[in-house]
Amino acid sequence: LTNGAGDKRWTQFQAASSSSVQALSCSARSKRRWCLKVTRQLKICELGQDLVALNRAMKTVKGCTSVAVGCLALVMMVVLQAEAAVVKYDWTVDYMFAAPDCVEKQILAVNGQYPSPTIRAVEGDTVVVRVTNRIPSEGVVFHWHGMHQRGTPFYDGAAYVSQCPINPGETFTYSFKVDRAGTYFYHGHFGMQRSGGLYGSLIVDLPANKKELFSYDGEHSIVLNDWWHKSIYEQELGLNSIPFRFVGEPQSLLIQGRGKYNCSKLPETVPAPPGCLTCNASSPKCAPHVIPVTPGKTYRLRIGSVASLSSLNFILEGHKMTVVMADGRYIKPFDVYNLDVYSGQTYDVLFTANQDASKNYWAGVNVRGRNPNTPTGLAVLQYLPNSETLLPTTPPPVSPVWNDTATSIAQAKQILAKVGYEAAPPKRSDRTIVILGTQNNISGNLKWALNNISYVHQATPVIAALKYKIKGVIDSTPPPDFPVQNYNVFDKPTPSTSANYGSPVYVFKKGSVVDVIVQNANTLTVNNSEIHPWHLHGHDFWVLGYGKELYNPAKDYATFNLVDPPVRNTAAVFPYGWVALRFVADNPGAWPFHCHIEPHFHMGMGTVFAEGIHNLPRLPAQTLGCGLTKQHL
Ligand SMILES: O=C1O[C@H]([C@@H](O)CO)C(O)=C1O
Repeated sequence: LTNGAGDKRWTQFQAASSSSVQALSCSARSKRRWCLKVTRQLKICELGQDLVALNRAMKTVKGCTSVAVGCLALVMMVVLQAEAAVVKYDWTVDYMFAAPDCVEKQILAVNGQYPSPTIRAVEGDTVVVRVTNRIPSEGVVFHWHGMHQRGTPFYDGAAYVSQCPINPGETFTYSFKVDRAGTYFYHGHFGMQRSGGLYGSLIVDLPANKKELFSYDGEHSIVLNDWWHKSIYEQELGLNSIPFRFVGEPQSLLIQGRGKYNCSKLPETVPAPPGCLTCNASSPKCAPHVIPVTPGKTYRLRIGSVASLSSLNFILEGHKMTVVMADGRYIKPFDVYNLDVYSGQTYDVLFTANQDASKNYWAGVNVRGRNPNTPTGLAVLQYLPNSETLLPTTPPPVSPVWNDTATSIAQAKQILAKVGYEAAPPKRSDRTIVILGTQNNISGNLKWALNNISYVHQATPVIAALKYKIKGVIDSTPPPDFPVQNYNVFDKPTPSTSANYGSPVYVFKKGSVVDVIVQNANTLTVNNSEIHPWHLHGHDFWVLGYGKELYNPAKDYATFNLVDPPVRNTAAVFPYGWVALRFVADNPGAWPFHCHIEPHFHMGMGTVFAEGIHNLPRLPAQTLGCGLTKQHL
């Protein structure tokens, strides 16, 4: 709320709340206790931008007599008025020098900030983001990850699927409804702009008349990321080159945009990057992100991962975390000491600051699923009033060993919907597609393919090609619903498999129930299969089950969880295995379904789902202009 430039609600709220506190008449002795409490709670609101604190403040006020009830009504009025408001942001995107892990490089930034500014709104609000592209020679788009864009699929922000990239010098206005309270993020969705620095939190609060299912005293929000010193442009070029040059393991892991590169790891022959001069703890540039807590209090920690490559594992040293939400949906709470977070996912966890209050603790993040070559990313859990510079003397937290897949699968299977709060899936589907993801060599280029098609973007956005029936953009033959039969997922495929480039679209009957089984396999490297987090735009899906080998409908279909599967927008498929997803194709638009590992989508690991395109109104002119869309402006 406080971030909303031009948003009058915060000022209104502040005015109303301070007058109500005054009206409580702190001079009346009997009310003094309440007054103090209310004042304190409202302070939290001011500091923490936290509507929940406001809710609690109001509950406290309820205990008062008529004066207080009057005040409560006043605050309520303002808050209710504030519902379904328009929350506006004005952004300028440009390059910037920054040293997130103490080593300076060129990054992409919104309004000179890294990570980009937090968007905060109330369920039902309309968020309006006016983006001006000041990057001298590069288009840009923003994807609002987890937002469904019902009625506004052209503002989903996927380059060449839902819109033309915003050209240098142009201004584009996104406008969409935030339909569900929870923890989300947004990011650039063109090339590797997310990895280049374009991402930030998107937090949707419950309206004042809805109560959160769990209680807590304060909240913090962090986004996790992996970080390279090589520019994203050089990384992209490497991926497209013959011979192939992979991006490799990241140099650092970042928590809320902060990390610390281990300069001492540089080989003697490699000159230290200039930033390494500042690579010591006393440099403010190298200060880790700090999560302040008051001993004894319980916190809601909002965690998201926008990692480019790495699957991550998050630890709050010595603190149990109770996981209560996944991707903005309620789950059956469960306790963990370390939490796997795949790129594209968010979690809300509760923890209590119940450890020895004389110390601070590490928040740590490690790589899972790939043989890591990156030190633990660290932030400081600061027990107030200890100084934030009081670094823990304990070693960085240790996660399960990277290739302990069984532990990851077990944790994924623990995530179940909170019954009664999330709808159960339809009992059966109208259509099943099985998508086999393979690594392939196509004319000497290393690529990923789905049922033998490696996705390439065309210059005309898919949504426009479908809406205006523009020929020559999407593949004229629909992509196959099934891979070749009995594919041996454990075999190293010969480099000359029959994969090819394409721009396929799976078109679904509007309102139909679709099962998607994503099948993993061995890569082109012997005895290697990787984790891929699969993300669907425009919908959440039920995660019906996981398997460890080739999907066999005769045996596996019967094992699907139709009682309490979690509802999510991103789910991991584990090495050699499959993941089964069910969704209702009821949101007119064209929606990418892709691996959230940025280099993998870049290498073709994605496709497009579409439904109900004829239900769409004319596409806004600002989303068009590229490729063959000019005549439809
Ligand atoms: O897409 C990828 O390519 C490399 C490797 O498979 C080939 O170099 C890797 O680890 C990926 O995730």
